[in-house]
Amino acid sequence: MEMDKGRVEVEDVVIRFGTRDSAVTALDRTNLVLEPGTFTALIGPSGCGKSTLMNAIAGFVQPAEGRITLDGAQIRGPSPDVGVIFQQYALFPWFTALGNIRFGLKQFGFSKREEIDRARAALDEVGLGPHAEKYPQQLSGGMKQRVAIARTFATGAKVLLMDEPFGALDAQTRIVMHELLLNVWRKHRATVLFVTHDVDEALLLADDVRVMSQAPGRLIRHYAMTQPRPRALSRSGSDLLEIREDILGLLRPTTEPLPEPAH
Ligand SMILES: Nc1ncnc2c1ncn2[C@@H]1O[C@H](COP(=O)(O)OP(=O)(O)OP(=O)(O)O)[C@@H](O)[C@H]1O
Repeated sequence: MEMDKGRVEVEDVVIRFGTRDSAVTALDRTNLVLEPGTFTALIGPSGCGKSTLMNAIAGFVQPAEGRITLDGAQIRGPSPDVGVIFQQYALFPWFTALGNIRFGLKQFGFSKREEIDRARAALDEVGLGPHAEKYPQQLSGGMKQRVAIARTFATGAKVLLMDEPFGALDAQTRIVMHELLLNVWRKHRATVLFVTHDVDEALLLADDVRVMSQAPGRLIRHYAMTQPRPRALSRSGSDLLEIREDILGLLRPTTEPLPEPAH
């Protein structure tokens, strides 16, 4: 993958749902740049518009105002350049793990041999080589998300959007998945946008942590994370705990006026 690809720009985007008379603003005027190969975590109260912003970058939802571009081209619909991973496992139950990844590769016109080789390599990369012939119902939640991650990277997506991908997993599996995701991301250098409710997860993973306000959401804070990975919240001398307190304060329901948008 080219290092300079996968730049997402969200320019003055407003998203509304409903009709003119009863329109709800799901996302207030938002500006955001995701630089190629960076890992951004998006955190905010429930219903603030995180999924809406992700769905717009995925091309599932069109902005009422503003525009979203990928490497300069406006996003007008779903594309293989942008992979999406949701909390609920979006695998086809009638395909094996290998079959699910092969299905994602169909659009590229590889020979059957090449398609299988690529799918196998992707499964090996997420440690699922021995489980290639299993069906989703035979896989654990963490394994299913590994298949979803492998599928996205196998297609060479430049951008990976993840909406609480590990939200349904137990704490131990999450830790394993964090390490796996960082390893695969480092290798492929896709641009990642990761929505989470979990402040600690954001702090452990991301280059940039963006905090959204309560609905209608807008970005109110940006933390550029320079701490080397792997990170630990408990490490002495780390300022992570301070940032954590700061974010938890922002997320606490409040009647105070909200801070001005940050870019
Ligand atoms: N398709 C839709 N039609 C109408 N309203 C919608 C639609 N999708 C989202 N909304 C509304 O837009 C707002 C933002 O929703 P969104 O799902 O983006 O929030 P969120 O921050 O992802 O929430 P959560 O953290 O609970 O998943 C909410 O008020 C929601 O009800």
